[in-house]
Amino acid sequence: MKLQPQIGAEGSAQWLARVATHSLIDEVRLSPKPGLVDSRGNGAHHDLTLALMERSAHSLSPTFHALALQSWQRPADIALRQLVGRLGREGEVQMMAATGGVNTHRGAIWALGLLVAAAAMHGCEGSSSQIAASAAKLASLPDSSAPKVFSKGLRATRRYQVPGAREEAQLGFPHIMNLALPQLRRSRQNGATEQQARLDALMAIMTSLSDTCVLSRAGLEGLETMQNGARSVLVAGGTATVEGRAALAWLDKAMLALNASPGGAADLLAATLLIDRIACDDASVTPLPQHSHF
Ligand SMILES: CC(C)(COP(=O)(O)OP(=O)(O)OC[C@H]1O[C@@H](n2cnc3c(N)ncnc32)[C@H](O)[C@@H]1O)[C@@H](O)C(=O)NCCC(=O)NCCS
Ligand SMILES: Nc1ncnc2c1ncn2[C@@H]1O[C@H](COP(=O)(O)OP(=O)(O)OP(=O)(O)O)[C@@H](O)[C@H]1O
Repeated sequence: MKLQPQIGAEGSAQWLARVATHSLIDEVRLSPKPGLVDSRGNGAHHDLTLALMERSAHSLSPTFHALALQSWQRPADIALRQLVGRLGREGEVQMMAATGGVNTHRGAIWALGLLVAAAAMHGCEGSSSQIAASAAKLASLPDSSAPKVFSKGLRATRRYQVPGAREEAQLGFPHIMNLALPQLRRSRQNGATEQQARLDALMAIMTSLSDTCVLSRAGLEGLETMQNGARSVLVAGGTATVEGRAALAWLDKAMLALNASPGGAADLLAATLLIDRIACDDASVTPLPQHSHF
């Protein structure tokens, strides 16, 4: 059972914002992640550091708070979609101001922003399926004020004819709901440490995501290396096993050699940790944030 007290719109918005920020920080600190920024270093990134990612995560708390407050017990309609879109874009501006113009969390604002809004729509009493379904509904509604930018992600989805961040949300986050969340809970149940369970959940996402970050930097070769390598880790028994950890170390080297970084998978892991903590699922084991310095 989740440990959130009944505290109304404002208290719940504060709680959701804290948990969302915390999930981003847990994601970035989790190590060893192939190609990504983690506690060991910058992975395949030249413009990202752990400190920058953490600063960025903290800068997003007011955005998550506003998203939750404005979405509190509201239905998914065009008015809410446009409001959520505006708040998300303002969040991107906050992020860019905090990082000096570096894109640290664009995909994460999208995924976690929608999920925070959806959790608030359900008054913080929704199951993971209900939260994902409402986030999907919001993501599927048109946002007439969205600027027509041709992003790197969009270019990759067109070039390789694959779904990207938008479609993942519109489909109800299948990589979270069908792969990462079940894997996270299964690995915990099987006795993995929390770190190992989170790494296994990341691997589960990486086995099948068409991550446009990887495609943009390393093409189909990068994507296949990521998917096959992640599968090898799980087939070996996951990161709780010596063989699984060896497969992960191989994948880390292979991703670095290709300059590939699964940023989309990292976003979805952070979103998985968020849902695990905020959803009213019987199966959920939802430790509240442990870090005392927040
Ligand atoms: C939808 C977004 C992510 C833009 O996506 P797009 O594919 O055009 O571009 P971009 O390359 O800038 O970002 C994609 C990011 O998504 C992540 N990602 C990549 N692949 C995937 C995938 N298959 N699934 C999920 N996330 C992915 C990565 O972090 C990547 O950096 C978003 O920035 C956006 O348009 N927001 C509008 C504001 C809004 O409506 N917000 C509402 C919620 S707060
Ligand atoms: N731990 C992490 N390490 C790296 N990226 C992450 C991490 N967690 C999430 N991400 C996501 O990955 C994306 C950054 O990827 P990438 O660097 O490929 O984007 P970019 O700035 O658009 O591209 P480039 O750096 O190639 O110009 C961010 O949008 C962010 O959401």
